[in-house]
Amino acid sequence: MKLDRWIDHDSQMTPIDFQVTSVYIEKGTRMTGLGSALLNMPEAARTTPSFCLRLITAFLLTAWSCVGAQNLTCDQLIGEAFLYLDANRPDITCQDLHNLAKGGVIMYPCRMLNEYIARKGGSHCLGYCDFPDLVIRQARHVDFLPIVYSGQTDRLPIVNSGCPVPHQQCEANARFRTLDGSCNNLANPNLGKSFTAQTRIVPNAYSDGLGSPRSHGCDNVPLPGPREVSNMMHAADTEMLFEQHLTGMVMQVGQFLAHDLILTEMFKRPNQDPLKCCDADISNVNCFNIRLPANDPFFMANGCMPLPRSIAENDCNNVRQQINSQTSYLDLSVNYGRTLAESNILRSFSGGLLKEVNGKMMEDVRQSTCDMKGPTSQKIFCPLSGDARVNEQPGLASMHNLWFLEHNRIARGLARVNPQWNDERLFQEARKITIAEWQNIVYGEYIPILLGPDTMKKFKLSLHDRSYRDTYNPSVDASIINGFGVAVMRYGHTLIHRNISMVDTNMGSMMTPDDLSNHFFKVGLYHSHDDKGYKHMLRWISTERLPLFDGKVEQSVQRFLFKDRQADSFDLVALNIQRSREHGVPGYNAYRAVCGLKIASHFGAGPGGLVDHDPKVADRLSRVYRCPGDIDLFTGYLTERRTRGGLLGPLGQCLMGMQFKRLRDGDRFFFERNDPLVGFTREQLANIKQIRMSNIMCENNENTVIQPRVFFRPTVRRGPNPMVSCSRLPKLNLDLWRE
Ligand code: HEM
Ligand SMILES: [Ca+2]
Repeated sequence: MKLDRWIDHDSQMTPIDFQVTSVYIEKGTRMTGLGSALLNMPEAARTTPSFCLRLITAFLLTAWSCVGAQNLTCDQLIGEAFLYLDANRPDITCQDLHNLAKGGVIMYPCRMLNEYIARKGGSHCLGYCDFPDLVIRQARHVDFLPIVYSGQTDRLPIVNSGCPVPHQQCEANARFRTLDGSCNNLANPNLGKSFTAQTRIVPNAYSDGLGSPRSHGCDNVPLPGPREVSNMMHAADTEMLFEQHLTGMVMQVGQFLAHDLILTEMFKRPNQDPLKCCDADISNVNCFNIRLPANDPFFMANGCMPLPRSIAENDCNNVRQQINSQTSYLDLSVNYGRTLAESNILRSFSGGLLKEVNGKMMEDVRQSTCDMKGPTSQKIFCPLSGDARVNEQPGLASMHNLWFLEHNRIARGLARVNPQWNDERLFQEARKITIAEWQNIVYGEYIPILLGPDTMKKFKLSLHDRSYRDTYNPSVDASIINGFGVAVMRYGHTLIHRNISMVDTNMGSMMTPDDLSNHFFKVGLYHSHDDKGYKHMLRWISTERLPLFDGKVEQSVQRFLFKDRQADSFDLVALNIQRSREHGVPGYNAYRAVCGLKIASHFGAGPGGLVDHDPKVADRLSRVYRCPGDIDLFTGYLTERRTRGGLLGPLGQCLMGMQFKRLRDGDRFFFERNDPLVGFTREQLANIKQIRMSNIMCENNENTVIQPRVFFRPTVRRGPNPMVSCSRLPKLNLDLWRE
C-alpha cells in the first residue's frame, strides 16, 4: 500500500504534536522492516491513518527536529526513513529501538537520516510505505522492551461544543468490551476511550480562557500558594486519628478504583525522561512549579516544587483539554491494559490467563518502574500491570495482584467447565465476569460508604438486590469530568496511613509498622515472605483502622511523598491544588452552583456563607483565601461537614453521585444490564451479586477467616460483622456458565 493512505493530510503535524509514552515490543525479535514494529500498536493503528503516521514518526522522533531544518514534509521524511531503514538496516533489532528509546543513542536515527537525506539532496520524496506484516498479531511468551510511540490522541472536543468528532467503525454485535473502551457508545465510539479528552461540566477558569493556569482570585489578587493552603487546611495532627468502623480497604480500593477511571500523564522530555522543572527545564512552557513559602515548617524556604503540566490538547475552540489515558469505564483496564496492545503484553495466550510468575503479576523487564531494594531475600522484580502506577506503593501493587489472581482463577474454572472454549473465549468470559464482580463491589459495597443511603437513593444508584436493573442510556457520556479527576476522586488522600504493615493468616501481626514513605516505588514488601508479602499486606489493610476522613493528610504524603535519597520530596496536597489550577478547574463555588447548592459570599458559617463547613474550618479558610469564590475545589469540598450516613459533604455527594451515575448509565456493558448480547443470564447475575470483596480475598489471598464486609472492621462474634470462616461465604458458581 502506498504511503499516502497512511497520512492524515489534514493534520499539520509538528514535533510538538507528538507526546510520547511507552509501548512495548518483543525482546529478541528480529525486526524485519518497521512493519513488525507495529506488532504491538494500539488497536486504532489498524484503522486510523494518523495513528500509523504517528508511530512511524515516533520511531524517528528525534529525526523530526533535525530534518525540520531541511524543510522536508511529513511524507518525504517517512518515505525516506522507510526506504533507508529497509535498504540499509533490514534487521534493525529491538535493542536498537531500546537504545533509541532510552536516549542512549538518541542521535542514531537522526544522524542516519541526515546522512541519507543529504546523499539524496535533501528533498527527494518517494512516497513509499510498505507494511508487509501490518497485522496486529498476538504477542506470545516474550519479554518486552519499551520503545516510544506517540500517545497523541484523536482530537476530541468537549462534548456539545459543536466540534466534529472523528469516528471509527464499530462492531455493533460484539459481545465483549474493547480493551481501549472504544465502541462502548456506538453512536459516539470515542466516549470513555483511553487517550481522549476529559470533559467539563463547568466552563474552564483558565486565566486567559484558553490554557493558562487559573492564577488570580477576587479583586484580581493572586491565589494563595498551594503549599500555604496545604499547611493551613490539610496538615494532619501529630497523633493519627481514625474512623471508628472502617478499614484501610476504603483507601486501597479507592486508589485502585481511581486508577481504573483516570490517568493524566505529564509532559516529558523528548527522550521520555521527566521534565526537570525546578532545574534544567525551569523555563519550559510546560512547567508550572509550586513556589514554597518563606516560613514552611518542613520544606526549604522559598524553595521550588516541580510540577510538569498534564498532557493536553487544544480542542477546536482552541481551549486546552487534558487527556485521560485510562479508559473511563469501570472495566479493570488498570489490570488488563488500556489498549489491545497493552493487554496482549499481559496475556499468556493460553487458557485465557494473564501471565503469572509465582502467583504474581508478570515481570516488567524495564525494571525502571520500581526500586527493587527491600527487606527480602526473594528474587524480586517490578510487576507489570495494566496501569503504570502499579508500583507506586506496595498496597496498591497488592490490590492489583488480588484482581489479577481473580481473573486467572475464573479463567481456570471456566476452562474446567467448558474445555471446548479456546484461549480468546476464556480470556474474554473471565474478564467479563471479573469486571462484573468489580462493578458489583463498587456500586454495591463501596460507593454507599462514601455517599450514604440518601444520596444513593437520590441518584438512584443502588443496585437491584439480585436481578436486572437496566439503566443504560446511550446519550450519557461516561468520560471523566475534569474536576472529578483533579479534586473529587482525590478524597482518598485524606485516608492514607502513616505506616504500612502485615498480618498473617491467623491475623497476627508480622512486622513493626514501618513508615509508608520508605516504600514508594519499592517492591520489597510485596515480594517478601516467600512470595506472599502482598497477601499479608492486604490482610493488614483489611483489618487496620482507616485514617479519619477529615481533609487532613498524613505527613507520609504531605511532606514525604516520593522522598528520594537526596531527601527531596513532594506535598501531595499542594500537587492536587496546583494541578486543578493548571487544568483550569474553577473554584468551590462554581461547582456548588452546578449542584444547585448555595454559593458562599462570605466566610461566616451562617446564611450566605460557608453553610456546610464548621465555623472553625471556615475561619481557617478565611485566613488563607481572600474570597470564598477563590477556594480551590479540593480544599473546599474535602473540608465540608460530612452528611448523614456518608463520608462526603454535600458537594462531594453531588459530584461523586453525578460521576458514578454517568459511569453506570453510560456503560453499555454494565453488568446489571438485561441485554441478551452483553448481559448475563438471570442466574449468573444473581450469583455475581452475592460476591463481595471478602469473597475475592478468601478465594485469592489464603485467608482462612475474614469479616464478610471488609470495608468495615471486624466486630465481636455476636456483632454485625464478625470474623467467619471463608468456607461460610457464598461462592461464584461457574457451572452456571457451562455450555
Ligand atoms: C499511598 C497512597 C497514594 C499516593 C502515594 C498517591 C499519590 C498520588 C500522586 C503523586 C498523584 C499525582 C499528583 C499530581 O501530580 O497531580 C495522585 C493522583 C491521584 N490520586 Fe492519589 N495517591 C494515593 C492514594 C489515592 C487514593 C486512596 C485515591 C482515591 C481514593 C487517589 C486518587 C487519586 C486521583 C483520582 C488522582 C488523579 C489521577 C490522574 O488523573 O492521573 N489516590 N495520587
Ligand atoms: Ca477503566
